[in-house]
Amino acid sequence: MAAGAHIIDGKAFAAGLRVRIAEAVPAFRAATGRAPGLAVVLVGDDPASAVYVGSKGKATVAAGMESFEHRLPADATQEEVEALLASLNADDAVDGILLQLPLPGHLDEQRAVATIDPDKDVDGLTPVSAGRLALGIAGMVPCTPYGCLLLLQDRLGDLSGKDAVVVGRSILVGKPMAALLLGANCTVTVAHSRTKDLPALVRRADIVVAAVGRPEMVRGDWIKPGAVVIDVGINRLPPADGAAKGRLVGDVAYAEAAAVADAITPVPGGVGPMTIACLLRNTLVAAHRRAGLADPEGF
Ligand SMILES: Nc1nc(=O)c2c([nH]1)NC[C@@H]1CN(c3ccc(C(=O)N[C@@H](CCC(=O)O)C(=O)O)cc3)C=[N+]21
Repeated sequence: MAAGAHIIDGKAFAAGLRVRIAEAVPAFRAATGRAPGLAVVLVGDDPASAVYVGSKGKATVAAGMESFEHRLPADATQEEVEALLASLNADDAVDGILLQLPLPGHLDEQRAVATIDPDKDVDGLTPVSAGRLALGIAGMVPCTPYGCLLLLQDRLGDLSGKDAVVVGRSILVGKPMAALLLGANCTVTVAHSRTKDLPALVRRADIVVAAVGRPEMVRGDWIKPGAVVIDVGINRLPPADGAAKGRLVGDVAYAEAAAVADAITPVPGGVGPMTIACLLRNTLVAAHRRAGLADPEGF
């Protein structure tokens, strides 16, 4: 078992971040006469998505911001989704727009996301946001990778020269994570399903970010002693006999990896809570930029 890896408490870090965000809201209100506003759009009635949307709404209100929730039926058309996004683009009370993914299968996700005003793109998913991130221009950075970067910098300080391996190349996490680590002067390798000898590759890494969505895929003997491991996966295992729900596990075999790593994020209580805190951070930043104010300090 864990020989004593430091357990990175994402829940506590996120709570601290949320307090600092809430403390910055009154100055924004004083300057503009309104609260920062976040609109979340949910298409369909996937229960897990409904839970996330609910917790985002609560966190938004707790930070002193305005929350707008929009639900469309599962059979909504592309035109209906895009018309709603267009109305939110035009609404001055809305600083941030989050289109909950995945969308029902008949809808074109990329085309819908691309209609979001990049200045309100608090998820950092529009082509313009991705381009800005790739070019190193100030823009909106996807919440989950940004949260991972904050946790890494908190543990390691300056990341310059570190060897980082990102396992997974998704639009939501892997690709933007690689761009952020590169921006922080890491030597970055992005591994994926076609990567040759993944265990050997991961063994070279000072920083491992696992974001593949496969329960406990990254094993303890892949981890270099002293590495920092960030587990982005949130996978629910099938229920054990008699249980209603299965256990939540990450993409990393936690106990094995904790026995060799310097530090590791748990699931739950690691990266997940950072995602929501960073969404509020992005909303606060978007609100300042839209109001012509300087970026809030210290985020
Ligand atoms: N456009 C878009 N942006 C997203 O950021 C986005 C999305 N769509 N679709 C769904 C996923 C999922 N997601 C999570 C956020 C927080 C936790 C979280 O806080 N989890 C807790 C609790 C987990 C539990 O108990 O279920 C934890 O890891 O400790 C989980 C999952 C954001 N997503």
